[in-house]
Amino acid sequence: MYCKIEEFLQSHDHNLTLIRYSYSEIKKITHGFNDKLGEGGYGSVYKGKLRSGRFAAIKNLRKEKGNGQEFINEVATIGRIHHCNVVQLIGFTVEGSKRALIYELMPNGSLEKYIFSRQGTIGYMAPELFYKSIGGVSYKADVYSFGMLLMEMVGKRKNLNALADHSSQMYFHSWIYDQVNEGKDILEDQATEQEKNIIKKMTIVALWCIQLKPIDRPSMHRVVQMLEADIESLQMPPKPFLVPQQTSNDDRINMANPTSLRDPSNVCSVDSSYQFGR
Ligand SMILES: Nc1ncnc2c1ncn2[C@@H]1O[C@H](COP(=O)(O)OP(=O)(O)OP(=O)(O)O)[C@@H](O)[C@H]1O
Repeated sequence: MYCKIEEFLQSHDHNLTLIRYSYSEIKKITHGFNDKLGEGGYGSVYKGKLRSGRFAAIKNLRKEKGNGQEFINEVATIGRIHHCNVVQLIGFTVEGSKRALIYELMPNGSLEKYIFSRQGTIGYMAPELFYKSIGGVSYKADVYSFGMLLMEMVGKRKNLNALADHSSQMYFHSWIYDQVNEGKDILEDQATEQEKNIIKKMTIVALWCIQLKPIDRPSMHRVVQMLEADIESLQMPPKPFLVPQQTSNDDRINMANPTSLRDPSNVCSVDSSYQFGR
């Protein structure tokens, strides 16, 4: 695996502007991993200070986790993106089984902290990753995830007028669709018109993004256009057919109910060729 990572790094050396740190440097930068920021699916994240004085977040990848592919995916995707809205990957460490990724520090932590989600990312996974009958896996799976994230942001609005005792994701999406479709307010009265419009716009865009069939979801380019457009110019999507997540495969199939999903041959595992699109 070490060889596979080294091979990847060498073949991409020309288009990666990342700094390679030794593991002992990482230990110094993090003062012996003593300031933990959080824990993700691939390991713990620690605060550190680089020699330049810049603060960083160091993700110490768990040894037993994955086969190195997650490291390669992260470097190949985030490592190439330089955008103010995407956390910057500064560098990495690879020394045998010791692997770490060094990001710019987000001093306010993650969005998750603000929307109190307890679900890290399975809840955002597009249904075609589970059911091949829905459609091929493409960048539209990321559009779906983005839609779910928008929905989470809308759903965790403190002054949202949703019924507290029906807080399941499925119920919420159906409820919010009906509210918007019937021209009813989603937010309580004390919200300003501007706040109401922003939430309504995010909701309509999210409902487009979480359409069951990838082909019915907009491109990210279109998503940005919709978010920037006047609310009046946005059309309501068809009511999304929602596939429940966070449950066993059987529950998903029963609740979703289309005959094609009942056929076990239609249930697929995540396509490994999709991993770069994470
Ligand atoms: N660049 C960063 N700046 C500040 N805190 C961070 C940074 N990256 C991660 N964290 C903290 O570490 C936690 C874990 O992050 P990590 O990216 O490992 O996992 P995740 O995004 O929650 O899930 P996944 O493992 O599925 O990607 C975050 O919730 C956040 O609190």
